[in-house]
Amino acid sequence: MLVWTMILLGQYKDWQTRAREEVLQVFGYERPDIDGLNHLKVVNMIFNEVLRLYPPLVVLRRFVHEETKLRNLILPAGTLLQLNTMLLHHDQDVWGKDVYEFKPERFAKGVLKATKGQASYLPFGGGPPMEKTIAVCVTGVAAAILVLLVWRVLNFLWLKPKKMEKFLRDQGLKGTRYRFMAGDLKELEKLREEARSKPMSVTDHNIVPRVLTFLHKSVAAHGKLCFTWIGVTPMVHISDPTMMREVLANHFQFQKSRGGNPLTKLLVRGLLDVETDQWVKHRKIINPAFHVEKLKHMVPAFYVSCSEMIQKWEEMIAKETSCEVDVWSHLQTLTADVISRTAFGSSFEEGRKIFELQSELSALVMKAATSVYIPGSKFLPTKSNKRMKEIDWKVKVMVKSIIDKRVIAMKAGESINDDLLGILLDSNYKEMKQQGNNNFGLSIEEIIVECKLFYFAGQETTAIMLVWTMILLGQYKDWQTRAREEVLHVFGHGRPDIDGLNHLKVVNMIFHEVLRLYPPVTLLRRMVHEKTKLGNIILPAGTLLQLNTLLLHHDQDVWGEDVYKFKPERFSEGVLKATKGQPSYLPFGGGPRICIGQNLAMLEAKMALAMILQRFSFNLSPSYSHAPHIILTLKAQFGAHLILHKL
Ligand code: HEM
Repeated sequence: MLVWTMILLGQYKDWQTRAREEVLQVFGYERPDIDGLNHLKVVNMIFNEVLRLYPPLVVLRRFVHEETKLRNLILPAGTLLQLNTMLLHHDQDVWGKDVYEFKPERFAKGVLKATKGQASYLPFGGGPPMEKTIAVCVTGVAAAILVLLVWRVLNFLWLKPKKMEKFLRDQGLKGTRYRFMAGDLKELEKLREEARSKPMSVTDHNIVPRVLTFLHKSVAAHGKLCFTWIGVTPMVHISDPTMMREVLANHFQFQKSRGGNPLTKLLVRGLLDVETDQWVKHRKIINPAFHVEKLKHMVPAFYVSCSEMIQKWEEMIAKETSCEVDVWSHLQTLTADVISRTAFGSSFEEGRKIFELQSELSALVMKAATSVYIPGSKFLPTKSNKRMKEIDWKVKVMVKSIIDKRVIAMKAGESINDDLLGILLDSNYKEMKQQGNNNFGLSIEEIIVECKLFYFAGQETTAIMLVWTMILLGQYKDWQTRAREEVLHVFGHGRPDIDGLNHLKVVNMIFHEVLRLYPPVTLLRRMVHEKTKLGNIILPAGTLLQLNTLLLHHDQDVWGEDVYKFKPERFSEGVLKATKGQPSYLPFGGGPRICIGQNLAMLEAKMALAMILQRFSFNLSPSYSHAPHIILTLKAQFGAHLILHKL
């Protein structure tokens, strides 16, 4: 009944309008109550007409058990009678020539008048009065459900967004006009597609217009502090360092954004996703695994993984003095390998398999996440859904088997391994012991989730940082030479060690400048769950905040006129001097939820670059096409084609 009503009202907009007018007149925007519902005349007429044209039950059946007289007919025992409600409702002789027209007005004076007292309208059957009562109740409940449903949908899709828009505008905030249901998503997608079709000049680092075209346009039109729409949700853009600091510092108030495709939960869980007290607990237990002291035990693993990559490059060059390589896939393998070794130590072969499965899962989830999500569709037994669940389960089993072996070894008194998992298990055990309660620690399930997260959060981001570094050094050969001179000065052709890596000043400056111009994570999102004050503005509950790291890193007012130039020297006296003490450099986020793996990533990247510089010089290949683009992180759309020369 409801579905036909919505279909018909979707077609007969005049009746939809009349019904809405009545509803708004009776309830305004308040919650409908029973008294009001019982007085909805137009809505009632509409339902009656819907039930006439599209009665949910089209026939009624009765059985004759013994010979029975019906008017002039004698029906033998065993006859089945079919009362054709639908035929009756569509009978021209009964309803007139306009029988097939949708005309709720025929019920303007009630059912009795419309049927001229005949029993020609039987959507709820007929007979003893009891059934009539039920029928009346059912219509009432259906009316209530429909009105509530319509009101909720209307509120969700239109009234609430418009109310929020007004609230923001009244405070002087500018932004795009709310567009029904999709907000700015359609335009955003259109502009993104257009931008993706045009590569940039290699020397051009003003990438915002290409990678964040819609945001760039919005900021130009409405200012740096403005709002746009992700569907029905207003998104306030923040690019001011002080405001960003305020948001990042208050992680209880400004929480990670939720919603979207629930399948992303298969990838983003654990520390990156938990909130409030849960986050405090997780972070406290995981922190020791990333402690600077512990990192030195991971340096040998970095070395082995880098050596493998370099060996491959050397084999590729063997016959020539140089060769062209798209280094992107190699760097991805490198960083995956590093996580496998640093997370699982001796079990890194299993770790590798886990990574392969995780990256297949990641591709499937990304595909699902970028298409429109239909609620409940994750339960459908599609090929992709089945594979995602299968991988999720397989990875869980594999990580659990590694953990089980470790736990047994720990209980047998064996020394803990210095890999992330070993330190994590140890830290978890200490926490439980200290609190005297197993509930204070992480469960095995939670530890599995954290191990999986290391791949998601740490692999691609570090590979991206390295790929942009190689692209930029392939272009700025003077900086490549300076970096190599420093590396050779510190290590010669020997094996890089942690002390030396921590003293590479030029390499450090280069990484900072790469992360400024091409931060792998270009934006951070937070959600406001209740009315919240930020600076001078009050944000209504349900507002999304987007902290635009890339915009901040490319802000002329902050970095000066040479903002788009690759100038590592701006970091020669450290980040604090370069930013003049402002929180205007946030490649790893900020506040308490700052990236837990930043030291690991920096050390790993330094090892990789030092070893590359010791053995090769490189420049951009003519086939390199400069096309940064964002798919979650800031990638090189067509890869990173470089010419490697053996030194
Ligand atoms: C260049 C490499 C990396 C970059 C640019 C990067 C960037 C970031 C950023 C911007 C955040 C903050 C997200 C937010 O506030 O919403 C973050 C958080 C995080 N990162 Fe990284 N990351 C990198 C490497 C790593 C590595 C190697 C790991 C682990 C192996 C890692 C694990 C995490 C985790 C677990 C969080 C969540 C921290 C929390 O919420 O407490 N990251 N990262």
